[in-house]
Amino acid sequence: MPLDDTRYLKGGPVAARIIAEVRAAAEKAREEGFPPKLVSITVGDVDAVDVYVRNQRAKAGKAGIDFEERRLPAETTAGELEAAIHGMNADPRVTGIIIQRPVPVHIPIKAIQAAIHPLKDVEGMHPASIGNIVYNQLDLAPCTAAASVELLKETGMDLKGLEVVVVGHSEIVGKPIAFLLMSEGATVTVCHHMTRSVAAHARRADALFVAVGKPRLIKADMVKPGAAVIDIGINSETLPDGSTRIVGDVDTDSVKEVASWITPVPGGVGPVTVSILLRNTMVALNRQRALYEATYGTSNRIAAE
Ligand SMILES: NC(=O)C1=CN([C@@H]2O[C@H](COP(=O)(O)OP(=O)(O)OC[C@H]3O[C@@H](n4cnc5c(N)ncnc54)[C@H](OP(=O)(O)O)[C@@H]3O)[C@@H](O)[C@H]2O)C=CC1
Ligand SMILES: Nc1nc(=O)c2c([nH]1)NC[C@@H]1CN(c3ccc(C(=O)N[C@@H](CCC(=O)O)C(=O)O)cc3)C=[N+]21
Repeated sequence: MPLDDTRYLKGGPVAARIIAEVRAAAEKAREEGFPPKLVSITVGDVDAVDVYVRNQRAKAGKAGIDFEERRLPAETTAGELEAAIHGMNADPRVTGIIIQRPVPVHIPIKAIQAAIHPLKDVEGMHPASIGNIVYNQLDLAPCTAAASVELLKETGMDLKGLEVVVVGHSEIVGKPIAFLLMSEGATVTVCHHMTRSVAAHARRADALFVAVGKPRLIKADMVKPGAAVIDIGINSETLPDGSTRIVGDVDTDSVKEVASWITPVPGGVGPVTVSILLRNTMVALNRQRALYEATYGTSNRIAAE
């Protein structure tokens, strides 16, 4: 099936729309003395992170957000990483900080996420930030989760009372998706590796979200006819000729014959995730700005310095 078939829920147009909005907001903030700047921190070398960071840099450029990449060696200690974060927390020029996951096993990711000041936490992963989505305050949510829900909304489906199944319950993807959807009025079932029959749950879903990290986990017989399928998986697969390609968690070729809507991989959730990260950077900027103005009584930081 050609990629222009309406059953493909493509991320490109949604991402472009969000980036255009971010660009307008970023230009205005810059003119008003608050230039937005996002800092990405990577510890060690991970292929999946390389793709993400490359796209962050490219799209930040399009959106008019300054982007700085800090690559730290794999042997960086937790103390050194925390010290680097504290420096950025205190630097008024840094708007947002993202720690690319995974980090090496000797670094406690939860403590590191908690080291980022909540006002600079552009992924919404600080324990104080993630609680907001439990309280239905949804303007800054973990990027992949927000991107996945944004794509479901593109179908025009009414989320109120919708039967939704989420496969995968990680802190960064599956759990926040479930909270965002509950806030929108959906009835949410969350499956994980101990779920007795993922297939039995998945077959009941009007919308199926999959974030596991296993190629072709979801086959056509696990999908309700007419459902929307949001494939969040990003897996690198090596073909017999030695080349590599990216595939999701859904067996797209068979599932597209059953589903009404399916997100392609690549070209689905990924590009929208990047655009939400940039949108979150502007949400963070506006919160810092409100604090700055309340504290110093001026609306132009650069002029005040
Ligand atoms: N598009 C994007 O922007 C992003 C994509 N990703 C991709 O999404 C996927 C998931 O990422 P992430 O959430 O970080 O991964 P994790 O490995 O943290 O979580 C995977 C989840 O899947 C569950 N699981 C494992 N096996 C099964 C199974 N057989 N049936 C049902 N559930 C299972 C695990 O359950 P349990 O904990 O109980 O074992 C866990 O909750 C990956 O492919 C990743 O690359 C991730 C981030 C962003
Ligand atoms: N703290 C943290 N948050 C994350 O959200 C996070 C992370 N760490 N570590 C890595 C994973 C992976 N991830 C991707 C996001 C977008 C694309 C993306 O833009 N993909 C495009 C392009 C693919 C390509 O260029 O080949 C696509 O799917 O079409 C990829 C991967 C976010 N992750």
